[in-house]
Amino acid sequence: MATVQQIRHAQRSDGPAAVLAIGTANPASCMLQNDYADYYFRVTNSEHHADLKDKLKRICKNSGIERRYVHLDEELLGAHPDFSDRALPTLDARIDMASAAVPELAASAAARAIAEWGRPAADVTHLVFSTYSGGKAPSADLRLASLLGLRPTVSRTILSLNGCSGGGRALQLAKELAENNRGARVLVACSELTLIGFYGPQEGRLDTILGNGIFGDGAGAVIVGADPVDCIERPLFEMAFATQTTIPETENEITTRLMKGGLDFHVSIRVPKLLKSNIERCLIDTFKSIGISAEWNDLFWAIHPGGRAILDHVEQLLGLGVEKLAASRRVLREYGNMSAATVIFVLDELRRRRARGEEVAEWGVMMAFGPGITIETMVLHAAGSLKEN
Ligand SMILES: CC(C)(COP(=O)(O)OP(=O)(O)OC[C@H]1O[C@@H](n2cnc3c(N)ncnc32)[C@H](O)[C@@H]1OP(=O)(O)O)[C@@H](O)C(=O)NCCC(=O)NCCSC(=O)CC(=O)O
Repeated sequence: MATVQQIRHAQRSDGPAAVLAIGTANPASCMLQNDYADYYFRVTNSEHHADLKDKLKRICKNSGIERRYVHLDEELLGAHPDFSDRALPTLDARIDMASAAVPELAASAAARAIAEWGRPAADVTHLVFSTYSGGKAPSADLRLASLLGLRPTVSRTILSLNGCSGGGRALQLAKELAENNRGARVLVACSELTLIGFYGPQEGRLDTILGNGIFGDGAGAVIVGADPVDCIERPLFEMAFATQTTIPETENEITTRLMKGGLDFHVSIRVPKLLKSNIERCLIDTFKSIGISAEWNDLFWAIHPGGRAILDHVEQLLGLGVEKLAASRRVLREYGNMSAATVIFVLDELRRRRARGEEVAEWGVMMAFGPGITIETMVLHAAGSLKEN
């Protein structure tokens, strides 16, 4: 008869969890940031709010964003003009739309990750799904499992309303699952659609202006597993260590709430400075826990590009060379802030840079920020066998 200790030991993987494949997807409709303020005030019939339009123009101009992709384009909004007025009861219609579109976008990203992984979708044992764009059960994770043909025994977890830290949290959970269930292959999917909280402008609601100026739609998917199968699976990033930190007394700084008119969203103007005051302590504590003293410029960085000011603050605080946040800045420029999905795009960008022969450090850090204020940190090791896809 086996002992509990033996059973437990047999369940553990030998090696660390690793990112084995990455896929991303965006809706087809592209919005150019230079044109966005004119577009937004026109489609929401809000030209009379000239001061707010000027503010959005200022935000767009300095956002570090060139384009974003959206599911709720002009044609779809034309069929739902009530979405522009946050006072109208549109939550049901938004949830119906998101319930179909969120898992479909996730499926596009996941299909790419699975194709790169090289094994059948039926070999996925666990699914961790993060989205802020849902509001019903069964959730987008079940629909995604069905779209991909995952096995009925796949073990599903949905993270709802984790906001921009959801990608970091999902990847940390995937690491724990892979390392504690020998042979597990975890599909992480983050799919975010702004349609759940798209409104026209309103005096006194500057969050709406900021949100419309920086957020975009996208999905990212990652396959995570330990002990890669020879000749089939090739690790991209080994997941060495992960932590979660909450900045004390900041629970009102980033908030979301489902209301009758959609998702109400608040990001205080203090967020970049609060992150600046807390990130280095968090990094020092993380590296101390694993007994490594790191020089920040010797690492690669996958920082959630929540906004241009956040990247500027992190770069300045840590004294990072200008190339260190290039992957985060490129993702911000090409897609905007896609909440939880964004760090997956940054990892994808980093591995592409490395595959192109650009220098990427051996060790690195992924950080994502969200309501709490929560900071998700993961120490990564860039595995040797990178391939171009
Ligand atoms: C938006 C910016 C690109 C604008 O850059 P600028 O160089 O122009 O700087 P700025 O700070 O002077 O801002 C320009 C105008 O925007 C206004 N503004 C800035 N931040 C604001 C906020 N949070 N709420 C309302 N208004 C805001 C300023 O008051 C100013 O108005 P005026 O021009 O009238 O003086 C930058 O401020 C930025 O990157 N901010 C960080 C955004 C952020 O917090 N992202 C995290 C999202 S939450 C997230 O990622 C996690 C999650 O959702 O879970």
